[in-house]
Amino acid sequence: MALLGCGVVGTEVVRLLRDQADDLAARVGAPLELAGIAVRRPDRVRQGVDPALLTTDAHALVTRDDVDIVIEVIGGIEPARSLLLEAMKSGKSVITANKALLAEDGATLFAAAREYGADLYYEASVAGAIPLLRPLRESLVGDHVHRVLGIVNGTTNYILDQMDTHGAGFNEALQEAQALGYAEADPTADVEGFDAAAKAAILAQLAFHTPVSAADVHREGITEVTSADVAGAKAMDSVVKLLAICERIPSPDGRNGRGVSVRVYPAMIPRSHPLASVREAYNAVFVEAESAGSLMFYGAGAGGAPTASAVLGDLVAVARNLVGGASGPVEVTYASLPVLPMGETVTRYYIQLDVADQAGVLATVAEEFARHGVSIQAVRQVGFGDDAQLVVVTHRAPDAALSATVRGLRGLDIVREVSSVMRVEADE
Ligand SMILES: NC(=O)C1=CN([C@@H]2O[C@H](COP(=O)(O)OP(=O)(O)OC[C@H]3O[C@@H](n4cnc5c(N)ncnc54)[C@H](O)[C@@H]3O)[C@@H](O)[C@H]2O)C=CC1
Ligand SMILES: N[C@@H](CC=O)C(=O)O
Ligand code: NA
Repeated sequence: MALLGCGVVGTEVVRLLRDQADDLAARVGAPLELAGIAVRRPDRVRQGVDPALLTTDAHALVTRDDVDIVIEVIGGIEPARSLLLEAMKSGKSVITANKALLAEDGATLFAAAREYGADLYYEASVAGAIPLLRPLRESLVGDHVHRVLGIVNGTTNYILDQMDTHGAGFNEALQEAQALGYAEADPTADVEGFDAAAKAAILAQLAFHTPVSAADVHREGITEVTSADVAGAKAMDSVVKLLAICERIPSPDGRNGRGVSVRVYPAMIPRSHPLASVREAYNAVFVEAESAGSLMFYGAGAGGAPTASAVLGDLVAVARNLVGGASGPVEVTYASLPVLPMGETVTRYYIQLDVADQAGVLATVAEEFARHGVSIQAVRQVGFGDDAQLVVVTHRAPDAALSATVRGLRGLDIVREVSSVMRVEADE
């Protein structure tokens, strides 16, 4: 087999291949031999990596006759995509941890896998070590999934957790997450929600048998989350988490639904909800299916060794397929449900307003909500005089109506500032 990339994940893959060689061979029924490792800088000293295996010519490596499985842990779109396509065209099975590529152009990879009869496995791409894609691709493929909801980015969960529990600053917490090997090469992918959006696209596609790419996903990251948001959540006995939500939106008459909603944003969830206790870089995902009910998947979502565990699981699976003359599951997107715009998605908002503490303020604010057909669930005033703040939590309403309400509030004379706006999830 060939390994492409020897960074945080690749180094751990090499270590596990070496340390568990005998067990892996026994489980597969044949030895797993590493024929070469494609790297960018072959002169760099890599502990425990045989320098003789290193090459900078990844293209030559993926088509070599003594390679029948290619593991891609380079990341990014190119050259990862070309290398995987070349490998499949040459009859190799492929394994990748590359969610960015799968979400941007998974259709091309899946088409190549079908055309060349190649296995394409990618368990590590979503929620690191947690077995989640195999359950969706295989165990739950006979069920009807309604919703997939959870925390799928370790870096942002680490940052939000540090802000919540230690009052840590954003940048300091991000640097720690980078040092621990959780962050993407460009951490913007994590903090702006691109990584979680890519994972949401992969999950939605598998759950709903519908083509979903990264561009279809409504995405908001955590860079706009302020200490006021975190404090506001605390006051509500809630916590802020970056959530990925993939939902089948029911239609009155069709079992298949009107479409799907796929979205990523920071949201307030009650501290009593199981997702609130997901700390540090851990991930947790709920899958709600018609017959299975609610299933929860929890574990290490990032880091070299946990991610390598998922890669090795895929490796044993494809190697067993090769030994037994079998092949893995193919992706089917027969349902072709539309991905609905965010404005049509029904959510709830928490809104904090700095207001003038005077007669009639509450009525004016309430009128703005009513004008957009948004019903208020709870309202309370915090402070008085110049420090007066109103905290409003809405009932469920279309996101378009909720955001129009916020725009309207910003235009009111008696509202000095809309100091916090956050969606509320998982509390009904
Ligand atoms: N680190 C983590 O916790 C997780 C990472 N992943 C995914 O795994 C993949 C790898 O991630 P990391 O190991 O963290 O990244 P990394 O940046 O530590 O490693 C990537 C390695 O690929 C090398 N590389 C880049 N271009 C190359 C080329 N053309 N030929 C050969 N080598 C090349 C880089 O020099 C680097 O050493 C990414 O797709 C990432 O999204 C997935 C789940 C978790
Ligand atoms: N950068 C990602 C790594 C795993 O996918 C994360 O923080 O979750
Ligand atoms: Na996984």
